[in-house]
Amino acid sequence: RILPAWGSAAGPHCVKQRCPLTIPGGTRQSPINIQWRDSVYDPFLKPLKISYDPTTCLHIWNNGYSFLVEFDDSADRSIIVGGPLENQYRLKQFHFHWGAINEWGSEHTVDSKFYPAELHLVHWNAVVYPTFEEAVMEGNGLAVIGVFLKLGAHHEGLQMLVDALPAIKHKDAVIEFDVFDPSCLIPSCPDYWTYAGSLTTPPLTESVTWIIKKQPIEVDENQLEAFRMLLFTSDGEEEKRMVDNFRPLQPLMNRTVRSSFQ
Ligand SMILES: NS(=O)(=O)c1cc(F)ccc1F
Ligand SMILES: [Zn+2]
Repeated sequence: RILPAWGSAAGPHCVKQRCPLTIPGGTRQSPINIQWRDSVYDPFLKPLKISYDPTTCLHIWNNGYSFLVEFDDSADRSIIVGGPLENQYRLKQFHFHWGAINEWGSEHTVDSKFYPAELHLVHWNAVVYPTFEEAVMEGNGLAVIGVFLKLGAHHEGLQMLVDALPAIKHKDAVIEFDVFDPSCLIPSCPDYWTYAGSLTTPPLTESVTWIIKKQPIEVDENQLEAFRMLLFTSDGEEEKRMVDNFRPLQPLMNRTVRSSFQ
């Protein structure tokens, strides 16, 4: 399976390799700052319905940019529907973005405030498109749920992922991950913002309906530190800690962010 190359977001490694900071003619790039008072309440937005089957979990791996947990998306077993979406979308993977310190790390900001990390649950429109790779190229191809992580209490569900991280320290390391229900990482509050955007790493395609949860989840310092122990680099290469793997904010252009709440 060829996944769209993550490439790299702007970061220290950009010195060595070309990194597209913006794509020419991009009108709906991500991430963006969500200015709470400029978001528009849309009473027609439905509640988001999330039904994940924990046994569709396959493996957890370090792809040299983040760590991701991938799911069996060969059938409609882990799906989301409702919210701003016209079709149901299949869960393919989830991953995180984080900073070297707690002052920054998220990709989206709320009223220009960064969170220390952000979770992305990536889904694709298998009703309309035959493969994920094709959906990545289409305006309504993907739906990504964004969840902010803030420093606070220990997160039991996250700890299962954290315990697996030492085994995937290096780029391309992978371990089997049998059963995991990612809904334990999604806050109970139903409120979200939604807007039309893009992937935040290459190919940066403008194919994502973003659904950003208003309420963050709490994780503790040790759990954030565990993310920062991962490496961008492969075994045997000079070690580069995996931190600051977030893309810079992009212009809002002619977009409105809608809210599901007043
Ligand atoms: N950070 S992201 O959720 O926009 C994203 C998801 C993918 F599946 C591939 C590339 C991406 F950048
Ligand atoms: Zn992401």
